[in-house]
Amino acid sequence: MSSEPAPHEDYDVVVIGGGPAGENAAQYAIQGSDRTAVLIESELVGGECSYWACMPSKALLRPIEAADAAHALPLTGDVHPDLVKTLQRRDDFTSHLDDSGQVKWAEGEGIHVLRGHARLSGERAVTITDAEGNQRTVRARHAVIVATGTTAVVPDIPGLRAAYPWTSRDATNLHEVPGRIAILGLGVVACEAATWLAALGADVTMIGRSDRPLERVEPFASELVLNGLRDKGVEVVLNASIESVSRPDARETGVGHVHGGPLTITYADRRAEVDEILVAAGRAPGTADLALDCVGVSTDHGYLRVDEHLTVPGHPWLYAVGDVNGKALLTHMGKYQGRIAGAVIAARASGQPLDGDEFRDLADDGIVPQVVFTTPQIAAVGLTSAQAPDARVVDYDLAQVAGASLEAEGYTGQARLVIDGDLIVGATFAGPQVAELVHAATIAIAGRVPLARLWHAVPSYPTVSEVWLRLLETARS
Ligand SMILES: Cc1cc2nc3c(=O)[nH]c(=O)nc-3n(C[C@H](O)[C@H](O)[C@H](O)COP(=O)(O)OP(=O)(O)OC[C@H]3O[C@@H](n4cnc5c(N)ncnc54)[C@H](O)[C@@H]3O)c2cc1C
Ligand SMILES: NC(=O)c1ccc[n+]([C@@H]2O[C@H](COP(=O)([O-])OP(=O)(O)OC[C@H]3O[C@@H](n4cnc5c(N)ncnc54)[C@H](O)[C@@H]3O)[C@@H](O)[C@H]2O)c1
Repeated sequence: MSSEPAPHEDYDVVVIGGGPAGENAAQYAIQGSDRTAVLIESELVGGECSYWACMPSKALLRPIEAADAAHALPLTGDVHPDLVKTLQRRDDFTSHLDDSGQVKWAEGEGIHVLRGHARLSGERAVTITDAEGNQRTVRARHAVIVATGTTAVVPDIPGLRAAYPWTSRDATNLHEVPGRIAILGLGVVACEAATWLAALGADVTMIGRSDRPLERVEPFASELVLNGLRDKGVEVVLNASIESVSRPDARETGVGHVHGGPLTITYADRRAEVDEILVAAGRAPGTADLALDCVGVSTDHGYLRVDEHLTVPGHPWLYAVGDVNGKALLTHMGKYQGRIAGAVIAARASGQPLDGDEFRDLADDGIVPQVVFTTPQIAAVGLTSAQAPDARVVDYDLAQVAGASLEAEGYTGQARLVIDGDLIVGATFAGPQVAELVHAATIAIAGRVPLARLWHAVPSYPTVSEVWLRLLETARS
């Protein structure tokens, strides 16, 4: 560590964490003004999403989806994802783990980028330690924004950590396909990763303690995903936990490489040998190493809770956006929160009152959309029928929609609206290529559009969107 006295620098806005949420917050807090901002990043500007999460996973899944679509149509020739080209495509989408493009963007927006690990060192003060151990402290005139995201949880299972298991970073940045892989978990990461690993040739066994995959979505959607996984040859073991792991030859071979010799795992009174294990058991917030207690904020290493202005209660200069506040672990929601926090900071800095919806996080309260890129896709927004037990449920078989039947022979899918009075409060679509259907539902919920008015939103024929007409007809009957 350097023995030089730490230089102090002042900025209007100091952002810890250069993922999508931090980038957006910095941009919106200073744009159109002479305010200054610094973005402090310990790894790559762009965050988990750009290099290890959304972008690589979707780059891997798209060729698989396209091949599935081709197989469901009267085409000739053997269409299948090419492993080498698919991995090259993934690397192109992650810019080969080079963040110079994102740094250039930030600098173009007037955001200064500093490399290193940041932690609070007092009110409005952040101390950064760089890779060489040198420290410097920056001070914020208006706001410190925490946008440190999450990391993968590795549960405390005997032998698991010592086995150097794969986490989502290895699965998205794979350089070799394990022959046999066990996946711990049945959530979103597990289901998407199982989809690409199986399609790229791995023998996949998923083991999770819930009674269905994607336990937070509507049960019919879980069932379609379960069938899709099993159709692809994935073994799915429900209601089970991995009890122990043993890997005599565990080695740190690098991200995306098989981490040593075979493992023996025990679960549900069974014992199996696999070549790798992927842990997809949820995320832990990046608050453990921030020294938040030095300003009187206690998280017990949990999420950093915020109010509707994304401000930490009792600390009007401290904000938290993105995964780290635990509201919704999704890139688009973190970016939305970044936009709101940025607007709040800009208003407070110029003495404006916060009286307008642009300064409030409204969407996290029941208007969160998500697309899961499994086979089939699941696209949902708002409340599920379980979350709104008094609401009316309207279902429609997507295969009965002309536009959907044209998409693929044997199209299978379902749509559901959850309706409270004359308003939609939730929607779920499950089927091939349903991702783009969900935004119409998001608009209907956010805009509080009554069903009688939606009747005049006429979907084009023959598109999959015609399911909206069928759902409204069913709701009227
Ligand atoms: C495999 C996978 C696939 C996913 N796919 C999707 C998807 O398709 N769509 C979707 O919406 N979401 C997806 N997600 C979720 C998405 O990746 C996150 O919601 C998103 O990355 C959160 O953004 P963030 O800016 O809050 O945090 P992050 O992207 O995690 O960025 C936080 C940044 O802070 C930095 N940092 C942390 N601590 C410090 C510190 N003390 N000092 C300096 N820097 C620090 C980190 O290095 C990191 O760059 C996926 C997640 C995973 C794991
Ligand atoms: N397409 C997308 O939008 C997308 C894709 C990937 C990830 N994400 C986001 O990333 C977040 C993290 O995803 P995730 O899949 O890691 O978490 P998750 O919370 O969705 O799922 C975790 C799974 O692990 C299981 N589990 C946990 N501990 C276990 C144990 N000891 N034994 C057996 N099973 C255990 C849980 O029951 C659950 O099935 C999600 O909240 C999601 O929002 C989004």
